[in-house]
Amino acid sequence: MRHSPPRHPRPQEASPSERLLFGGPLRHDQGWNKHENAHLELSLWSMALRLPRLVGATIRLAARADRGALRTVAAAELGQGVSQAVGLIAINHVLAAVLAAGPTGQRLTAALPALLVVAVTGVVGALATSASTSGTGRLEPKVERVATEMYLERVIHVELAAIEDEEFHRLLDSAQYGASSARRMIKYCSGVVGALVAFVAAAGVLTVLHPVLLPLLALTTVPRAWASLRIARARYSSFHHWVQHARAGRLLSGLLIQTEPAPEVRVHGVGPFLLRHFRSMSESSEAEQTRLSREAARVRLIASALTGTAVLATYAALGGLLLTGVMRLSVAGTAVLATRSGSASLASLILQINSLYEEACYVQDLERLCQEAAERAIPEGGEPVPDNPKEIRFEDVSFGYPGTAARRPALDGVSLTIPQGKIVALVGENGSGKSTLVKLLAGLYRPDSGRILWDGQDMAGLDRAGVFARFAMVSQDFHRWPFTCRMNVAIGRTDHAVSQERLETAARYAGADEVVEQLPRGWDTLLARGYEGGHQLSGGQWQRLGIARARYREGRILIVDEPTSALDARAELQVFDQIRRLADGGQTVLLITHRLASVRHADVIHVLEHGRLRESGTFEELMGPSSAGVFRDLYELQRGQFAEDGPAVPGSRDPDGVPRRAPR
Ligand SMILES: Nc1ncnc2c1ncn2[C@@H]1O[C@H](COP(=O)(O)OP(=O)(O)OP(=O)(O)O)[C@@H](O)[C@H]1O
Repeated sequence: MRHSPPRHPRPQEASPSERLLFGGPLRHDQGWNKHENAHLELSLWSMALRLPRLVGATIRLAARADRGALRTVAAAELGQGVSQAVGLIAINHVLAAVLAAGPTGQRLTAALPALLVVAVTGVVGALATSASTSGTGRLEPKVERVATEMYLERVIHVELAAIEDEEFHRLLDSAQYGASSARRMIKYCSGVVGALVAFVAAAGVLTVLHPVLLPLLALTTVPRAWASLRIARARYSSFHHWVQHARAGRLLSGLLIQTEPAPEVRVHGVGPFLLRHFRSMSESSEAEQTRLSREAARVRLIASALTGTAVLATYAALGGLLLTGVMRLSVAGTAVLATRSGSASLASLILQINSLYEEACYVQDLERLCQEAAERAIPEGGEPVPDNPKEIRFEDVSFGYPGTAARRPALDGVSLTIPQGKIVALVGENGSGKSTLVKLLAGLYRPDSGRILWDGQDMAGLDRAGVFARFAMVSQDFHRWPFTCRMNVAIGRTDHAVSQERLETAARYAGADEVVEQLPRGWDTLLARGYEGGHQLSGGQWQRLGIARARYREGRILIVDEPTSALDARAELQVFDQIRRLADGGQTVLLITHRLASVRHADVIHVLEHGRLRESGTFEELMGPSSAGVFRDLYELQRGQFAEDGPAVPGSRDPDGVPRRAPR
């Protein structure tokens, strides 16, 4: 594969890397714009309206995280601002005393008390600064943790369909950023308090000196405020536009260092290829960064020119007041000081508010995510779930995955029964809808139409947590947790303390006891490569642990999706034997497998094709001449792979109904 990416793709187009690896541009803003016209929310007015609420939310978050630290920070910031204000007023007195008429010694003596106040406010200010630094340091990480927990708590309860939804993921991306923004908001909030008090003090002094000075001071900061806001809005907008692209870039760099793709990265030479595309994707982001910083530089230059003009106007006004004798020289000195101090604190205030505003945009995303997660949460409560239902019935159930339903539903008008304490096999070709059916059965998705009835009760009204509790599941893609061997099995039931006895039983059941024996630290072996003492298992060994996990859970209904695909022949026999015994013990087993010989002992076999139920019956019934022949054809095809006379030709039979075989 030699697709060398261009060096400087235009930022608004899909780069060749995006097109080749991801099928199109990863930079859409329609998604998040759909959420309440997010661009409009960026207007100064709407943000000004929202800012107090978001600041309030952050302060509540901080109070939840550490009330004591919050009090310390608030008191320290207030102390710092007040000491600055008092200091400024004291300096005014010092200047007035020093510039007054009379002998120098007398003037200095008169200035002494005010000088003392300046010194004391300096010390108080320094102490308050250090208290604020230590309090903020204590508070910030806690706020981030509480904010992170807040969204994680909600996300773990959303429907599976939400987790698979691309829009929800995009929101999740920016909301994750929101947790660290909440942390930074604490710093900016405390900065705003300090700067605000200092500004009020300077403004008060200026107003007393001459009323025209305050509007002039405000004029000097308007261009800076405009520039900061404009830059922040551009940055936030760009962040959303590029958020998926950034995730994809991280994905590429992650693939180069993870253990799973490592063999292919080397043998297939994927490494240099991915690295090239990583570079190309990064260059696209860098181009966007360059564009943003150029725009920021331009806006700042305009702002500086306007500020300079406003400062000139202020000093010209001061000069005018002096020349016309409206203001005395000593007062003009204080005015210069107060203007400088006021303009500095106003600049700092604007900077802090601007940073607050920028971070608040992400905290707002965090709030939006929490709201969306609450709307898409698995409903709580409902009718109690039958403990051991006599039968579960699918009644004309159809379901299509979001975004694909228009093309063809994954399940189309399926009606079938799962009787209690029986082995029910689901068979059919790849993509026929078997896994989808069990996910609907377990309550992971909800039917688009039709009903799933538990002893006649519609599952839609049942308590979903109760439904989940009835199932144990070992799916095709069961998760390989990067924890110890013990936890990989015991994670099947986390609401109880780990029981060693139950672990041993589950391991024996799945043939995982042999796996555990061979591990260097037995049950305590860490099953994660790349960590100290980490160990890797073979596919079949993992599968045994997966089956042991489902057994450890002891759900009333066991779903096993391709349980033996990675097992050797002996282990496969053992697992099917155990599954049979489970059903003898009253547990309902739902078995999905492509090994058709192993469904011989199932009580009922349902055959799916393109999302539709084609036939149902026992093995003998489905193999008999009166069946539709879908299962029989599949079975003969598979058996023929081992037979001497070659595989059966699907759909082709001789006049006696015996499948014809392809010549070897
Ligand atoms: N999460 C998903 N999002 C969108 N489409 C999906 C999703 N999972 C499955 N599908 C689609 O639904 C259809 C049925 O898939 P399903 O996994 O149920 O088939 P299956 O019979 O279990 O296949 P296999 O034997 O290969 O495991 C397929 O066309 C598949 O592409």
